[in-house]
Amino acid sequence: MTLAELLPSIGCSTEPVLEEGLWPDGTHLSGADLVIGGIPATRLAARFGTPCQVLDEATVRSRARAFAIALPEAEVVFAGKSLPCPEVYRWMAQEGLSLDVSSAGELALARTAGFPAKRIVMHGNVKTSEDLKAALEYGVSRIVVDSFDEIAQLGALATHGQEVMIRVTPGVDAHTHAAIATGVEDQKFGFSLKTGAALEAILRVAEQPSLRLVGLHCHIGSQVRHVASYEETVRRMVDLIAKCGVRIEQLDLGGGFCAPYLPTESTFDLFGFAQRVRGTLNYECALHRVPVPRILIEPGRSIVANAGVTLYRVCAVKHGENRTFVAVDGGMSDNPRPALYGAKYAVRLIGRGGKLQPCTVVGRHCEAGDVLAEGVLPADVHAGDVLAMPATGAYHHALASNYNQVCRPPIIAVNDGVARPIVRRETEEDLLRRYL
Ligand SMILES: Cc1ncc(COP(=O)(O)O)c(C=O)c1O
Ligand SMILES: N[C@@H](CCCC[NH3+])C(=O)O
Repeated sequence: MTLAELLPSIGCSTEPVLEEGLWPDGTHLSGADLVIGGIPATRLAARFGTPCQVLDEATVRSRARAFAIALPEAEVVFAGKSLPCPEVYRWMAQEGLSLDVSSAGELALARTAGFPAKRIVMHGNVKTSEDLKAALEYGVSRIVVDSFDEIAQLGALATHGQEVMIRVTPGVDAHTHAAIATGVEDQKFGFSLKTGAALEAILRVAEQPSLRLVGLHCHIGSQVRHVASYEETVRRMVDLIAKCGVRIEQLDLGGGFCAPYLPTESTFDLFGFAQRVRGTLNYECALHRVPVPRILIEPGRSIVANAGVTLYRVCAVKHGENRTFVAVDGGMSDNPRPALYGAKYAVRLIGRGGKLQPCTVVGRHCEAGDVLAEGVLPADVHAGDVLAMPATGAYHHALASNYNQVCRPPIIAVNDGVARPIVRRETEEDLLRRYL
């Protein structure tokens, strides 16, 4: 296969143009440099070091706003796990979004951000008593219960009228990676519709005088591409609402809206989603003669993924039997997604051009599976070059580890020509602090 044939097949362009949809809004080329948030990426790498995650504030805000505009009748709840960071939570609060947290730790970040408790939802298939106590103490508005054990435990801990939702497993296949498909039967999340556990949970909550059932919740998975999966979910959830005979004020459809990682992938059809889900909900509620509940949605990835770009420095280049390996100063400790889900990323060299050749970008960790991307880079790529990888705003900082005792990168917010760290680079002192 010639290079010209190979490039389109791996989603790469031979043209010196930016791949559409992958980069933060307004990102453009200036010569061989990439300008993000009004600042050349080579300058960001020189000033803040590498690896470094750049986050474009305007892109985050505009994606958050797009949800509010598409679904003005809904409560839009940012999935805090996708980018746990007090400053990002503040942006969400300013944009009028609510926030979901799934642990006392995420709640602590929300408290630091001053996020209003009445706009916080807590969920998670395991909430320890510490998680529940922290939620009650801060007064989070709704807790999404996920097991019979939790209903009993929360019932005993809560004192008066704690609002709860019940997490339902609707049995919908969202056609996503198995590790992030959470709507199908026979798994750890939620109460199954099929087995009758969901109906039983509604009765159990009603038996707890300290709890008040306000809604049903579901989340069919992440990186979901098809609106039809949500429509089917709505049908099943409204059927449950009709069967349970209890007034359900809120219906939380979760998050999961896909984001593009490769030039061949498209963005989620948000306005199509709004129209079709609204239509299905109204139709099904009329059919079953139940009041239309208020919709909640919980986008995470679709708000932050394409606002993030990771900058790496090339440390070594090796020519294998069939491949050229370009080894960088990060890897699976800042991006475990390729190893976890076979996730694919685009990559480009910034600061200079050159004749392109296929390369395998690998990390610095002690695993052969620490591969970040298959891409095309100038044939003379060498140590010291800077690479930029788009679509790294969601579940990167969140999933980062200290594997090989590598310090985690900072997050640098950029906005209109101004750059400022909102998460600082981890240091060896940070690492050593935990050891006794
Ligand atoms: C309950 C719940 N809500 C929302 C989300 C956010 O999902 P995404 O980032 O795919 O929008 C998740 C993660 O998949 C989740 O578990
Ligand atoms: N960690 C997953 C998403 C999980 C969504 C949370 N329920 C990813 O990076 O794709």
